[in-house]
Amino acid sequence: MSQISKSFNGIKVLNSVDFELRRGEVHALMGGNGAGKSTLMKILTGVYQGDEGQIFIDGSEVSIQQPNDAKENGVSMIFQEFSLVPTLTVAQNIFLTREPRNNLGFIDEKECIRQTEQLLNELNVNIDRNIPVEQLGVGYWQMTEIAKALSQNTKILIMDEPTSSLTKNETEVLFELIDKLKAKGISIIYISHRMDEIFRICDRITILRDGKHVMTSPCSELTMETVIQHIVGGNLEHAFEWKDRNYQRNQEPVLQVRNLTSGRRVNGVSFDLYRGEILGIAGLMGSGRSEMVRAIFGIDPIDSGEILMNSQKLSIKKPEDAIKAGIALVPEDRRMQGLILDHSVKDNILLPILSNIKKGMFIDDAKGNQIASEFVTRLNIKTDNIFKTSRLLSGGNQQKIVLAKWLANSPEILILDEPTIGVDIGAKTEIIEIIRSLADSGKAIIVISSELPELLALSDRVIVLNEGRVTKEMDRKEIASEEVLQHAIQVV
Ligand SMILES: Nc1ncnc2c1ncn2[C@@H]1O[C@H](COP(=O)(O)OP(=O)(O)OP(=O)(O)O)[C@@H](O)[C@H]1O
Repeated sequence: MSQISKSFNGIKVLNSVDFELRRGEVHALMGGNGAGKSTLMKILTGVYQGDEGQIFIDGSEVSIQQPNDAKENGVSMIFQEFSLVPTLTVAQNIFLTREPRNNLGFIDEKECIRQTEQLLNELNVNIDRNIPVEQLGVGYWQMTEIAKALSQNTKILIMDEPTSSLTKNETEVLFELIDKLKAKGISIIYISHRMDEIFRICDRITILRDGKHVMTSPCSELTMETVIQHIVGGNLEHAFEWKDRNYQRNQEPVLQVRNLTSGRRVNGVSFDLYRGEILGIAGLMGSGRSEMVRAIFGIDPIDSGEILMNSQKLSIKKPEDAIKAGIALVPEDRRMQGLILDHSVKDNILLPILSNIKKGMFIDDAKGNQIASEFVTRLNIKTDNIFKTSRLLSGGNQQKIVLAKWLANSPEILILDEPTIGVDIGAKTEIIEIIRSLADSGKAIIVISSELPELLALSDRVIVLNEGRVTKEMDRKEIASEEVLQHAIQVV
């Protein structure tokens, strides 16, 4: 891609960007939230057209005006939100709308299954091809998407944060699959904010910042520090550094969870949470972490056990009950749940705190603007102004708005499920700082995170969940390294 520029409403989001991809390489496309990564990829996949610039594939200039042109040129993208039909089988999904037909024009199911077998065997992937994909884990959904892309003669495969909903094992399987794709000569553009993954599987890195190409280099010639410096455009101070916080754990706990059981995944969880404390919840995917907080917040029904707040028993039957009691949950799938996309950045941030910024009967607009602007600055939300429609912001910036909204509200107990998924490295450290300062002001905070460095940077205490039970509790001071926590998570 050569000298690609793109503006929206007169604002340049890509400025003469060059991007080069070699055959059979895995090329990381990195940059802060709103740097222009998705826009560049949307131009390559025909969703948008660039205002300026050229695209060459195998040395010849191509015209990609619409998604079909990209497909014809062998370009496919695997989205974070998978596009499979849950009730169809793997084979049916792979050939959906392109089913092989027999002489009479009917769908040739056998041929469809034969070609699927061949594809999956080539990839050395073991999936049950005959059951609906909804019965398969997320990792298999992704494999199906990849197989689907390959069935369309893909030469260039774009993966956008492909591991964000995968377990550790599924991630390993994906990485093996990526190796096989490379060996077949397929080129991969890999978008991720997870530094360790990039260094593990990528050959080269290209970094964009504010719509400009900053650098392209082989991974082997870069350190994580240099990459971070290029992404944020300077030094990042105190990245992921844990500081011992002073808080009193000798008083009554603010929250007591006793033998909580809910659905199949939560089997008798007990723990206490103290005012001013940040409690980290660790555990593998499927350990019941998210389900536990969903039950506390009244999304899933509680089968047995009890929850006490300030020593009073709570009856939580729906989220409103939890909110009334002073509990807030920022869910993991907040992109779907947390944002009114057609409202402005400002409206979204202020929604939960409107009653706090009233002046007589009216909303104090100046104060509202000030609070919204403050969060936009603190979390470095990339937007032209606070009045911009949230839909038009990049994915990571939308995530930041949802976080800002709950951080501004600051309830007595704040539960954050994977607070920094999809958020860039600069904002991650800022979010950690904000969570810490909320705890310093006396709030009690529960954080679920699969990213252990983040969990360790935040937590005063960590509990490990396994099969819906607490299997270990550790003071942060006792956790000497990431490996110690990793070990605790994996040992039953
Ligand atoms: N349709 C649009 N209208 C107006 N502005 C847009 C539109 N699409 C993207 N933008 C703006 O372009 C900039 C780049 O967004 P883009 O989605 O490419 O970022 P990104 O690097 O993929 O970020 P993230 O890591 O958060 O996914 C953002 O400031 C965004 O608000």
